[in-house]
Amino acid sequence: MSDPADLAARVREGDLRLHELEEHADPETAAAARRELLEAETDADLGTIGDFSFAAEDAEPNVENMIGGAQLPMGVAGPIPLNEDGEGGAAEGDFYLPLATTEGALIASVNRGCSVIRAAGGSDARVTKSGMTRAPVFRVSGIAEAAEVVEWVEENVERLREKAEETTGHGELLDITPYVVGDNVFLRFRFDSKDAMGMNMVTIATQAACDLIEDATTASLVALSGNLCTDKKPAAINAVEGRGRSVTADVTIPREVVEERLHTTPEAIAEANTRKNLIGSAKAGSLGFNAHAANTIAAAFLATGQDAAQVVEGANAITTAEVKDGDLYASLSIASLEVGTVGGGTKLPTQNEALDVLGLRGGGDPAGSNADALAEVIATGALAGELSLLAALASRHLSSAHEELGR
Ligand SMILES: CC(C)(COP(=O)([O-])OP(=O)([O-])OC[C@H]1O[C@@H](n2cnc3c(N)ncnc32)[C@H](O)[C@@H]1OP(=O)([O-])[O-])[C@@H](O)C(=O)NCCC(=O)NCCSC(=O)C[C@@](C)(O)CC(=O)[O-]
Ligand SMILES: NC(=O)C1=CN([C@@H]2O[C@H](COP(=O)(O)OP(=O)(O)OC[C@H]3O[C@@H](n4cnc5c(N)ncnc54)[C@H](OP(=O)(O)O)[C@@H]3O)[C@@H](O)[C@H]2O)C=CC1
Repeated sequence: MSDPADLAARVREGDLRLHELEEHADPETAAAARRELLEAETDADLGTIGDFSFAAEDAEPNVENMIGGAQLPMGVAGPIPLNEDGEGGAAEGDFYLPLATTEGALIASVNRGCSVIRAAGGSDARVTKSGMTRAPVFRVSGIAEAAEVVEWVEENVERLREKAEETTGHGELLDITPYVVGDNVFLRFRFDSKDAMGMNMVTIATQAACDLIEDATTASLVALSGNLCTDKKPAAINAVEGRGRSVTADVTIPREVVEERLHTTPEAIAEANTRKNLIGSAKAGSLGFNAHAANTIAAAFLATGQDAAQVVEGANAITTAEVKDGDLYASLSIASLEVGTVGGGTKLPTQNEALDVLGLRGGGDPAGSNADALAEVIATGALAGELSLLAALASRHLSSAHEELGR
């Protein structure tokens, strides 16, 4: 009954469906049966995909139709000295940042940026705004009814808060922003999701609030996500209003450090930043006024179990670079960095270990402080990557670096 070959045969014969195997076998055996079936049908050898080191059972909340594990090389950049004045930041001290990537030269680049930040005496980072959003869309008969619904929502925020917060022990409703388009009412709910990235938490809480709105008004819910949230799509609303954490990291680097470690000058980095990240991005109609923040964000997301699709929002970031008193001041402001240290993929074993490297596994004290700290460390790692790539461009080392390390 629980032999992978027998199970695979039963799927082949139409007796079982591929996704029903866990009802007849433990998760390891079910995954082995799927591999057996796929290997027979596709001629692929799944020996490496099947050679994963965590318990299949641990991944049950994270994946369906499991066949094994995708393995990525993981490296580390740092240490990054952060917020050493000890005032106001959530992260404080030296942090090693685990990064999972397949892009040669990326970690070397971030690591070089970290070494520059160390030589400069450290950087500061702060979360300046926080809140995870979900924006349902309701159908109404027209603008008159839309105005009535919005008025009801504005007058009943407390009732809606009560309903929403009944579904969660941690989430807190911060505000509801209405948007009306013709006979559509969008309500952008924003929650403090503490240490969770919060998309499940906030979606469940918003559904409860929507039930009350439908009971009390004439509005009819069309979709719990009406795309004004905006999750996993490029969107100006996230770049302007923020989503998840809005976080900024900055550093002042002495001229001699720029010259010795980055082989260029503060002026050349500032010029490259203006012409490339600001003017080039403006001309391209980009939402990302940075060089490659998504590179560090994606690698940190994969290492620490964040939702990889939300790298889209992480790319809403502006890099600044200017010469101040002969030194280089540089900053990176990420408008919508969606991270958590509990829930989702953070519970998986390798991702847990990576969060342990940062000292940020699980819930913080106070709740939310671990996720704030993670946002600050990732932003600083991404700033390190910005500095190194801008320097490589300014000193014309980009292609040679990738010739040496990236192939
Ligand atoms: C490759 C470097 C760092 C060499 O830079 P370098 O200055 O010649 O290196 P170095 O050997 O003198 O070492 C300096 C520091 O770099 C680090 N470092 C150096 N090598 C390693 C290594 N193997 N492993 C780990 N760390 C390394 C390390 O911190 C070291 O300090 P130390 O610890 O020795 O005191 C530099 O040329 C560089 O950063 N280039 C830029 C590469 C880059 O940023 N690539 C990112 C991807 S590009 C992309 O995907 C986006 C793009 C470009 O399309 C976006 C856009 O449109 O702009
Ligand atoms: N549903 C959707 O529309 C979407 C879902 N996702 C997926 O959602 C998942 C992430 O959702 P998310 O809600 O973050 O995670 P989970 O669904 O895993 O829920 C995390 C839960 O952890 C509990 N918790 C314990 N300690 C804390 C703490 N210190 N701070 C905050 N919460 C704590 C909370 O329970 P309690 O609420 O009971 O207090 C919280 O709801 C990812 O897997 C992602 O891929 C992504 C995009 C959209």
